[in-house]
Amino acid sequence: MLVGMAIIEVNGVHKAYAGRTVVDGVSFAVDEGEIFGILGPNGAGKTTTVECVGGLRVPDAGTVRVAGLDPVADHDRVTRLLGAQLQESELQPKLTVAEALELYSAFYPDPADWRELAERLGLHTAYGTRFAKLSGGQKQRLSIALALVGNPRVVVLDELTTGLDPRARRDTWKLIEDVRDSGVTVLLVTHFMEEARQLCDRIAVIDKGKVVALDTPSGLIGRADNSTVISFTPSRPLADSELEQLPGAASVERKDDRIVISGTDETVNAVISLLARHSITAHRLRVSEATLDDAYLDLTEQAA
Ligand SMILES: Nc1ncnc2c1ncn2[C@@H]1O[C@H](COP(=O)(O)OP(=O)(O)OP(=O)(O)O)[C@@H](O)[C@H]1O
Repeated sequence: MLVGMAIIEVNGVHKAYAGRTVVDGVSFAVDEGEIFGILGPNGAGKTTTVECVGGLRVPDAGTVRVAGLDPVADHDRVTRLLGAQLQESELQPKLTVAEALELYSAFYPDPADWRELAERLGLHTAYGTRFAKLSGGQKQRLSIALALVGNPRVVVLDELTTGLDPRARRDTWKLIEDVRDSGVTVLLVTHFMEEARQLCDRIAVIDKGKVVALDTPSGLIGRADNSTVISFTPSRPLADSELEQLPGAASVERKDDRIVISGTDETVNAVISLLARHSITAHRLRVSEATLDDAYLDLTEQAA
């Protein structure tokens, strides 16, 4: 293992509420400069995990380090280098956008220029608007701005684009990529498969308090049992039995005159040589990759 690369280290973290375990031995390490995603079903323990990273919760067991510091014992120092998105309820309804940005930037020794940040986030037209009067998208963007205003080295974003329309979601993704490109490490909790695929360098899939997979988006897709789908219409009949024996073939289905095989890359090659051996032509041959959705369902089902 490369020492000194990880800016966030979570090691064997456990957390129970009223005797019920919600985080059950979670470990992962986030490298400096990456966008690291935490993906999982409702109630999987994602928020609790990132709250332990931010020092908002104390693990019952295990350790958390952010830039080598303990978020609980070194709370002040961690707060200065870690920006976290606020929950909506944490802002005063009467505070205006400009007041909130100015107030929060005053908490930090070396804050970002909040006007520049607000402009990048499209908030400059709402400086005088009170928090309570902001639209859902504006509130979301303000919470991102407040997470970034202290010039953090690490930013924790939980359900970043929930409630945003598709356009605002894409704009936010672009912003997060810019943030990462400026050298900030991003820890991102998300429900959206597309968001995870687009943004994350690596993803930890958490289910029932445990990490069930940790990989790049394409690594997760490739790991699913039936990551490749091959379909074609054969020029002459082919027996299912022959197809089912192919290496990696997980299932063979017929849809009218088409054959649909789920398998792996190896299955694709085997199908092609089988067809060649029998001098069968494949009409409209299609090979498609499973999606992150498929991989995710596969992984969380395996865990269950
Ligand atoms: N303060 C608390 N007291 C008691 N139970 C809690 C508390 N906070 C969270 N829980 C419970 O712990 C479990 C894990 O919650 P957590 O918010 O960490 O999951 P999550 O993966 O972020 O879920 P979601 O995607 O729904 O936000 C849930 O069943 C939740 O109801």
